[in-house]
Amino acid sequence: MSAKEIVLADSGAVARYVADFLLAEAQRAPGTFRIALSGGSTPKRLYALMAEPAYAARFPWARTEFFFGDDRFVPADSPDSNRGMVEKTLFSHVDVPAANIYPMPDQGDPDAGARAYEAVLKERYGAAVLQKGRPLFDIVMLGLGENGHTASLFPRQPVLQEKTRWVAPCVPDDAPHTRLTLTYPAIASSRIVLFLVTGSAKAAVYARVRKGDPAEPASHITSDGQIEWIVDRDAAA
Ligand SMILES: O=C1O[C@H](COP(=O)(O)O)[C@@H](O)[C@H](O)[C@H]1O
Repeated sequence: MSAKEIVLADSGAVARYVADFLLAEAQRAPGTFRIALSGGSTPKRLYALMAEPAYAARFPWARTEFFFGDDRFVPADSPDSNRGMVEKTLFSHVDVPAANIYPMPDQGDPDAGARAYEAVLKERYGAAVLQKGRPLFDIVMLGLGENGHTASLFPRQPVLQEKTRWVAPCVPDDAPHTRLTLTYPAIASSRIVLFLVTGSAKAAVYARVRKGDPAEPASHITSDGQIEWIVDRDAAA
């Protein structure tokens, strides 16, 4: 599918652009605004910007629901937890109702946790939502790992073949921790997929994905709406 690309000076500019973009989209949304968050270094800068008082005062926290596109199956107080990172950099600084935050399960059996998160999404939005064409998410934020993973869709893993489940576990062979991740069909149920890619270490994989290299998991991301790549000059080089 076609995708828009915006190239900005550096990761700070990417974070600022996305902060403004999310604010405009959230303000424009007629009702509940639903975001699936990602982990990663550039999103961390973005969350810190969103926590700044001048920004936070304008954001409609009470009608925004925050989900996670992926997380490591570790407790929130682990330095590897995406949820823990977002809590520290964003949620603990703003007036978001706790009921609007939907962290991924992080204890017990990962497969059961994935099914439980899918059940939460189905309970919240209706099991038939994917078939009806109404997207689950207004925004799904994604990153791009140097090994081509996006969310926690890692190369060569069975989760890449998943066509029916919305959430599934993934055990990467080149990264620590079992993960839970939205699957391709759940990510596709979005109005906008926003990829944030920064740094020269990502340039090679970014070029492969933009050419549609089928070996890269990120090449297979689709959206019911649009895909936007927000990248810095180093990654785009
Ligand atoms: O493992 C992860 O990494 C990706 C990419 O992160 P980045 O720091 O290289 O941008 C991220 O999108 C994902 O949420 C996270 O779990």
